[in-house]
Amino acid sequence: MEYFLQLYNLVLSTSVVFVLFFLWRVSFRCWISPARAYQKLKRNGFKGPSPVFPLGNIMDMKKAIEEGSRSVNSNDESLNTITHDIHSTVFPYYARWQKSHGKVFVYWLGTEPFLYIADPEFLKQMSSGVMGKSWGKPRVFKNDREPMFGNGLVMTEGDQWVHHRHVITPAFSPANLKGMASLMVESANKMLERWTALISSGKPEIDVEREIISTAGEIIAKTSFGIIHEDGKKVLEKLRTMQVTLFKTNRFVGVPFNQFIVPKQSLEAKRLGKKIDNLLLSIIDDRKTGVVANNQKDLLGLLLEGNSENGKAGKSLTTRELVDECKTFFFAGHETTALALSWTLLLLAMHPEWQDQLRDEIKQVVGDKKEIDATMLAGLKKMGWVMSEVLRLYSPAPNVQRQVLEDIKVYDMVIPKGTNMWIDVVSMNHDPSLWGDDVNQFKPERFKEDSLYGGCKHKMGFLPFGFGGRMCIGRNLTMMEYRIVLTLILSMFSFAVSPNYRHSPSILLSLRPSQGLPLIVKPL
Ligand code: HEM
Repeated sequence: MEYFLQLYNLVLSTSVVFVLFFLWRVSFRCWISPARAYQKLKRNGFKGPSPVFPLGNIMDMKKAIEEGSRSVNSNDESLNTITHDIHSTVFPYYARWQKSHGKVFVYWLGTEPFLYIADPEFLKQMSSGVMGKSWGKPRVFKNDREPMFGNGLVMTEGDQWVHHRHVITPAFSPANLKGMASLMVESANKMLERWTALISSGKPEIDVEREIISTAGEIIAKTSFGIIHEDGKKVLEKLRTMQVTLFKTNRFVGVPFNQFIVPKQSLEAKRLGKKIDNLLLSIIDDRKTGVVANNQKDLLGLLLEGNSENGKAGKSLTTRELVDECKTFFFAGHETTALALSWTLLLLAMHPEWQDQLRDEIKQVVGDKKEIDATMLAGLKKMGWVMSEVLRLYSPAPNVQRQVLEDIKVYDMVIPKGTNMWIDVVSMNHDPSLWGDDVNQFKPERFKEDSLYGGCKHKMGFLPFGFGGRMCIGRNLTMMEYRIVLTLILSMFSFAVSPNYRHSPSILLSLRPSQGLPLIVKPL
């Protein structure tokens, strides 16, 4: 009897210790740690909207979005007018907070402090001297997007990031990319054949965003891990489903235990993540064991080749790391490129004179050739200006996110270690003090004299691919895909804005036309 009593007391006291420890962890994470960070930022002179713990400013953000969409719905006319002045539509809360707190302030996603930056000089002062490996990535996004990116290049930090970047960079060399041009031509032609069939069947209105997203998904899956493989197709389908599932769960990013707020979607994303991992593992295993010859010049093939050459020199990636990189290429690479192309088609539909100019340039540089030689693409200068102007007005990556891993001094303030940074690319791209009064007009010629910065008054004011050592690794792949797909489209079709188009750019990780992008397409 005494034995059972002792056992009972032991179980009881262990449970009490466990519960107390759990409560301490919860209150530390939800209140003590954020309150300390809040005081530290305040002491250093950073102001911003007042947070309500543990939600931070999330409810203010939701309210601003709801008010924005109510005013759009009550004024349906605004959907019919196409204005490029989009900052206050896509980021209504930042536009509002900028009015009271300026271009640098602190706001809170749940219990995570974010330093908002839309001032390129502040960014320059803050980032000069910080090496690529010294930047972190916000922990909240790492957790939330784990099924998408795993520990791939977008999310790695420190020495691990150096290692991955070092191993992956050669795969994106111009010589390797050239070998992928034919894969891009093949997928783009398939899409254009579909368009021709639709038009012949009396349906000239085409939702080009949907079409291009699916083509770009196919291209990135081919160029990353070879969709030709049957498993490749399954991976592509599941990756797409996961993206949709995940973005339903992202509504309470930063709030502790947010996975329990939307448990169904969180579990579904995890389940899909596991399935994708297994499919990619089998693709990699088949190539490693020779079941499928590793002679495909896709990114995975190049990394495996590098692995067998450099394995002993410690320059290889493990199978697990290869899986994460394949997923990363897909998620970082397909929607961004597709949206750059989709917004381009909208802007060209609004500016037929630029369609003509680009067609003339294509005739001169590429001629009437059916096969596109990648070496010619650099000659498409005007197309390069158009791309930069589209990335300025409708940047598919609307922000750059980093985390400060050590205290950083800027002017007389200290940004404490652990602070997340949210660099508002859309705001800087639409700032008249950086671009002039014509900031919201489509003027590709601004990149004629200054091909890198388009005359922006500050070198850190135009960051379509990020900055410093962590700049986008896929930018040359994107530029090649953009030029190939646009060349093929412009060589076959002209297009105009459909009367059914509703202009409603919004953010779903990327900046996208939330009601699709129907254009009226005509064969030339
Ligand atoms: C229009 C197309 C694209 C845009 C606008 C874009 C934009 C960006 C931006 C803003 C960053 C963050 C950079 C920073 O933190 O400073 C980034 C990083 C990255 N991008 Fe892209 N990207 C595009 C296409 C691609 C493609 C096609 C791929 C791969 C196939 C890719 C792979 C990556 C990777 C792996 C990183 C992380 C790099 C690192 O942290 O070292 N991106 N991209």
